[in-house]
Amino acid sequence: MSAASSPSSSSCIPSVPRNPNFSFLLSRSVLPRAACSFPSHRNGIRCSGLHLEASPSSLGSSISRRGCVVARYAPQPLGALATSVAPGMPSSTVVGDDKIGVLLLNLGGPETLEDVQPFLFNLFADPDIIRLPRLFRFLQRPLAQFISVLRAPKSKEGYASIGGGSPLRQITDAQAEELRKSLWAKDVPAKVYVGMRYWHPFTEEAIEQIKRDGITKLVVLPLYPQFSISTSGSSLRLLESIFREDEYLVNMQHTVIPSWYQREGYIKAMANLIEEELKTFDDPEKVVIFFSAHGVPLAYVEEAGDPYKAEMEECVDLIMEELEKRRAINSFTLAYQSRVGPVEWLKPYTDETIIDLGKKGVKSLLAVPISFVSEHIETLEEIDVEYKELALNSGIEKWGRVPALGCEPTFISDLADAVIESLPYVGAMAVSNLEARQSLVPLGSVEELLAAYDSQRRELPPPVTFWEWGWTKSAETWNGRAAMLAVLVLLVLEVTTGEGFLHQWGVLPLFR
Ligand SMILES: C=CC1=C(C)c2cc3[nH]c(cc4nc(cc5[nH]c(cc1n2)c(C)c5CCC(=O)O)C(CCC(=O)O)=C4C)c(C)c3C=C
Ligand SMILES: [Fe+2]
Repeated sequence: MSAASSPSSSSCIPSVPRNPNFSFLLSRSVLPRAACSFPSHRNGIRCSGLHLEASPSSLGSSISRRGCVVARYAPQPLGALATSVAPGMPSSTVVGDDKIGVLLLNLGGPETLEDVQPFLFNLFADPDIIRLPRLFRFLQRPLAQFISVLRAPKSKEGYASIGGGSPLRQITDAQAEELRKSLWAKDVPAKVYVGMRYWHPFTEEAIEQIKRDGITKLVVLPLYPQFSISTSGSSLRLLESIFREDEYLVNMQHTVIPSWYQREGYIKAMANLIEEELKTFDDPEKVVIFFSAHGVPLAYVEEAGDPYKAEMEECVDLIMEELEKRRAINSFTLAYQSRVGPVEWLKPYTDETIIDLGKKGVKSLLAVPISFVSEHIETLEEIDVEYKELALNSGIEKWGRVPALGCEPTFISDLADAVIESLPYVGAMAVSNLEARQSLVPLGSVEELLAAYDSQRRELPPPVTFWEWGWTKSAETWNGRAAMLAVLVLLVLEVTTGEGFLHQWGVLPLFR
């Protein structure tokens, strides 16, 4: 069951009052980092090394095929709400009168072309997407308005080309229903809710439904296999702020499954889809498997400690190992797509890698979207249209694309298992003892984990810019930065004086 949509078509998420005392605790994302980072560029040569396959529900660390210790973690409770027990000691299993709920967290997408600008506003108003310097934080919403208005025409074109809106809500609702059925089939009578970060049904709407239904134990499951500050982190941070303000929720036990890319069922489901698609090629063994992940600005990983890149690389390794077991020994590569703005994002970039592979004489390429489990604009437009065209123009002769997981049965069943495995930990994982925390990576409350890697809330270069011009990358970067500074000054003047070009265009005031 997904949360009912709000009748309002308002352009921003319902505001959640914030307690300034919690600003530190609300900072940043939730996750443990891999204890070592992998080489950033994959050249398609199969890698070897130590590997200890992680059991899906294992706690603690394990050794990856590259011989690195990679953090493994158990589901986490949102800190403020958790009870303190000894590490690794689950509370009693969930029985009796408990009403179990599962909250699926996802990004959300505009359902019509009219939704595009307000959807973009919500996205850019998120401090986990654009982190402004402290001094300028009050400009977050005007800036979001400004960027969303400027970006909307380009985005609308994209959404128009895939049928006039994002399929994300429909697919996520279908996943929620299949997950519910799978849980019931496994004797766990749970209700499943959908809470989106930037569009309907908003997380706040899902929470209202959870309260109306009297849920007593909640499993929070972001639908992103790998953790990033900009996705699961942002959704969990919002959730934590909602929980803190609500008496009912403060007393509701819950746990969080922060990422699940290493789960056997997920890995097998991905391998199934790749295997199927390889069969459509004349010479399957000659196909280069091209994993394309959504990018994040490099600073998220290098400065804020986002575990996204390490998790992504580990995930690709696990999928390739599974394929190897099935005797598919293809070359593979991982690249990052969908960058926005002038700052550096995770490399290698998908477009540049496609061109390189073409130059190296690769003739068959199979694209695998890896960071998201539903079809969306970046699979249906960016991969299927733009990258396919680029590949064919770069000398690739045969192009294929693996579908997103959607409601693939192995995958859904594995999500249900993940939920069931997490139930004993509902409300049972807050550990304040540092030593204990180190033994089982990463026990501890959300705020402890947040503090562990992003306590200083470093300012990050904004990942988006308003426009780009110039002849070189560096010129574009500096033009972008200068433009941003200029616009910030203008915005400050506009907001303080109530006059200026945005008022003339009707962009401001924002809150009519
Ligand atoms: C794991 C997936 C994703 C990460 C990481 C991510 C980071 C990220 N995204 C933007 C900017 C935009 N994202 C947009 C759409 C969009 N993003 C994801 C996933 C991740 N984003 C999805 C699934 C979608 C599509 C939703 C849908 O409508 O189906 C958009 C809007 C589309 C566009 O105009 O291109 C923007 C903008 C940033 C800046 C960022 C990291 C900081
Ligand atoms: Fe995105």
